[in-house]
Amino acid sequence: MEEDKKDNQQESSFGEISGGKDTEDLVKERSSDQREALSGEPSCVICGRYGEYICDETDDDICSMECKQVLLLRLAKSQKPLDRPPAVRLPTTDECFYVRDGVNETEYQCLSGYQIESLRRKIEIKVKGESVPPPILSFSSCNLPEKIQHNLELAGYEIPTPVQMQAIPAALIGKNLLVSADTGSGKTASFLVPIISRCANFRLKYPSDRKRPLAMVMEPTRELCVQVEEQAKLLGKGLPFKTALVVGGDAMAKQIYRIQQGVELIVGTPGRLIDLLTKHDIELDEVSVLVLDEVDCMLQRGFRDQVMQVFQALTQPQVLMYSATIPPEVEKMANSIAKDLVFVSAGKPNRPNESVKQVVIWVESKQKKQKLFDILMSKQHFMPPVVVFVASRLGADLLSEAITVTTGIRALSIHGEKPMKERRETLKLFLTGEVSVIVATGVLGRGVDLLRVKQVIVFDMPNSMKEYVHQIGRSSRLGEEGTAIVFVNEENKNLFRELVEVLRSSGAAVPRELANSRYTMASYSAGRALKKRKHG
Ligand SMILES: Nc1ncnc2c1ncn2[C@@H]1O[C@H](COP(=O)(O)OP(=O)(O)OP(=O)(O)O)[C@@H](O)[C@H]1O
Repeated sequence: MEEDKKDNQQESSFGEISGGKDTEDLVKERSSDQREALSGEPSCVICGRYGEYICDETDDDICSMECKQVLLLRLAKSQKPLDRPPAVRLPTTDECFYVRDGVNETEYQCLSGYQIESLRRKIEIKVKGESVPPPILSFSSCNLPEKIQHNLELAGYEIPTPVQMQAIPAALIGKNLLVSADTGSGKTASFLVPIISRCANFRLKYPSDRKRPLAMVMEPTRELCVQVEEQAKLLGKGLPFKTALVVGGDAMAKQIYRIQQGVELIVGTPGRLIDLLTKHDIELDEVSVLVLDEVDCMLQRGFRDQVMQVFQALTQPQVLMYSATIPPEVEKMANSIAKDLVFVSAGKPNRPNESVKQVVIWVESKQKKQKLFDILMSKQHFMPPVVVFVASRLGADLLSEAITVTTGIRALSIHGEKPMKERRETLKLFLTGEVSVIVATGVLGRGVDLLRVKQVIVFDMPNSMKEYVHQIGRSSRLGEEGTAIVFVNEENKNLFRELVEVLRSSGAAVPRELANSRYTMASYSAGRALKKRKHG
C-alpha cells in the first residue's frame, strides 16, 4: 500500500497528471470519487476516506485534489487569517469589508469537501466555478447584521431555502453568480439578503452625507420591481438601507428626488433606468452590485441593449443573475458579461416546479371561453384566487369583462397598457381577496409572488416553454401544491414536442389529441431519423 502511494506521488507529484496514463492512474479529482479507507489504511486528513496520496506540500495523507485544495486553503488561512478570496470590487479601497461580511469561518472550516458535496446533493444544489463557499445551514451562520436576522424571523423565514443556502454565502464573498432555481423557491431573498447586508455594513462603517446608490436590481416588469422593492424594505427595516423605485408610470421627478436624498438600492426596469442615466445627473459610480433578475428575459432581444447600456455605465460591479429558466445561449452571454462566474442550480431548472399539477385539456379555440366559464362555475374545479393567462392585452380586457358578465365572478385584467396606478390597485384587490379572478398577459407571468394563488389557467399557451414554466409557477410558492389548467389545440403546434416531453417527465397526463397529433409525431420521427443518421 505504501508503495502504491509513493508511485502515485512520484508519477503525478499530486496535481501534475502525466499524459497517456490509464484512467485508474489519474489522481482522483473529488473526494466522492474515492473509496472509504479500510482498516489499517491511511485516511484522508480532510474527509477520512482512503488517503491514497500524500500532499506534496504538507506531507499529509489525502484522498483527492479536492481535499488537497481544502487542506491548503486551511493552511493558508491559519498563516494569514485575512487572506480570503479576493473581492470583485468595493465601494472603497478597504478589502476587509467583505471579510467581515462573509461566511462564518468556523462553519466553513469544519466541513470537509466530502461533507460539502453530500450536503449539496441532499439539498439538490449543483455548483460550477472556483472557490465556491459551502452552503449555509442557517441565516445566523453568515454574519448578517442582527437586524436582518430579526427581519427575516419576522417575515417567517426560519431556515434558508436551498437556493438561499448556496447563493447567499457565495454572493457575500463577492462572487459573480448565475443562479437557476425553480419558480417560487426564494430566489429574491437570496440576492436581497447579501445586498442589504453589504449596504448596511458599508454605511455603518463609512457614514457620509453623500449617499450614492450602492446596488441596483433590474427587473423586466413594474410589478416585479414593486414587489422586490417591498421585500427589500421589509428585510432592511431598521438598517441604514433605503430604496428607490425607478419604473415607468410613476413620476420621474419624485424618483430622482428620492435618489438624490440618498438611497442604497435602486430597483428598476431597464427603460426607465436608461432615462435616468441619460437625462439626469445621477451618480452611479458606487454601485458595486448589479442584479439581473429573470436574466433570460433581460438578455433577450428587446431588453438586451438597454441592459448592456446600464451595465456599461457602472464600474465593474459584482453581477448576480437569476432565473428559473436559463437556456445555454444565456449561460454563454452571462459568461461574457461577468468574469469567473459561479453557476448555482437548485432543484430542476428549466422544468416546471414539481409541486404544480399540470392538467392539460384539448380545447378548440372557439370553445375556450365556454370551457373557462364551466371551470369557473364549477364548485369542484374553481379554486380562487385564480390567474388566467392570455396572449393579448385586448384579449385580457375582453375576457375579464366576459367572465364577470357570464359567471357573476368579479374579474379584472392586468397588462402593460394599463396605467401603473390601476395595475397596483388591481393587484391589491386580488391579493386581498376582493377580486377572485385576474386575467393577465405575460406581465404577471414572471416572478410576481401571488401568495394565495393555487390555481392558474393558461387560456392561451405562451410562445415558449420557458414562459409556460414561469406562468404555471405562479400557482405554487415554496413547494406548496398548485394546479395549472392548460388549454391547448392545434394553434400551439410549435410547442407540441416540448410540451409532451415536459408533461411526460412530470408524470402528467397527455391528452390523446396532443399525443397523436401529426405535429407531435412528426417531430418525434424527425428526431429519431436524425439520431439514426448520427449513429449510423
Ligand atoms: N427562507 C424562507 N422561508 C420562508 N419563506 C420564504 C423564504 N424565502 C422566501 N420565502 C417566501 O417564498 C415565496 C417565494 O419566494 P420568491 O418570490 O423569492 O420566489 P422566486 O424563486 O423568486 O420565484 P419566481 O421564479 O417565481 O420569481 C415568497 O412569498 C417569499 O416571501
